[in-house]
Amino acid sequence: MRHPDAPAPGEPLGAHYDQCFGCGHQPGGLGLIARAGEDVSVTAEFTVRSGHQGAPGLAHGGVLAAALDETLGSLNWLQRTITVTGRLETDFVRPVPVGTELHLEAQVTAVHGRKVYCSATGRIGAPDGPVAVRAQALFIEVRVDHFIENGRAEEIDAALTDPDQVKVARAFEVNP
Ligand SMILES: CCCCCCCCCC(=O)SCCNC(=O)CCNC(=O)[C@H](O)C(C)(C)COP(=O)(O)OP(=O)(O)OC[C@H]1O[C@@H](n2cnc3c(N)ncnc32)[C@H](O)[C@@H]1OP(=O)(O)O
Repeated sequence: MRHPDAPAPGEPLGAHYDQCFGCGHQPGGLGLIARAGEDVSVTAEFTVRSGHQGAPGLAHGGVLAAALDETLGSLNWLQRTITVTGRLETDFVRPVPVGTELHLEAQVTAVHGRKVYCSATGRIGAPDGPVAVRAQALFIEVRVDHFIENGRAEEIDAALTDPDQVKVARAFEVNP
């Protein structure tokens, strides 16, 4: 269900973590930019760069799966809960050349307890371009402790003392 404090449709979601491969500011990352959509949905874009290749001039499938995963993970902002990927099933429909702007959209399809079922699509060149990738996923709700208990101490300590990161964590923890 869409949280009453969810960002308005069209609002950029920003990075949930500056060092995230998907949405952060990593030199080799995706640099994916996501926006809130209607109901519990998001849209996102990323441009396939030469560092994302698997075959000459084509995106690596794992990179495309990462883009789908990140877009699906962005649905957290709409629900104001923290969920992590439990299962991600991907269909690769068309090869994606380097230089392509991939347009993604994702939505929650059902929620059952801690389980959030969702799906995503990535299209070439435009929001209504040819479908290149699709995913069906199951995300599982966790507490912020999931990261504190499992992450490497050096990054966890840095995140806990970063006011921007603490703000993000608080936004997700307040979930009446
Ligand atoms: C601040 C915002 C952060 C946003 C992050 C978004 C980033 C992009 C998304 C990611 O890439 S997250 C990183 C990749 N994912 C992980 O690292 C998760 C690793 N896995 C785990 O930590 C645990 O397996 C997990 C937390 C997912 C589940 O463990 P739990 O012990 O909490 O739950 P449990 O095993 O009891 O399962 C709860 C329910 O989910 C079901 N389930 C769990 N994993 C499943 C699976 N893989 N397939 C199907 N069902 C699954 C399980 O059967 C059960 O169903 P029932 O409630 O009906 O019994």
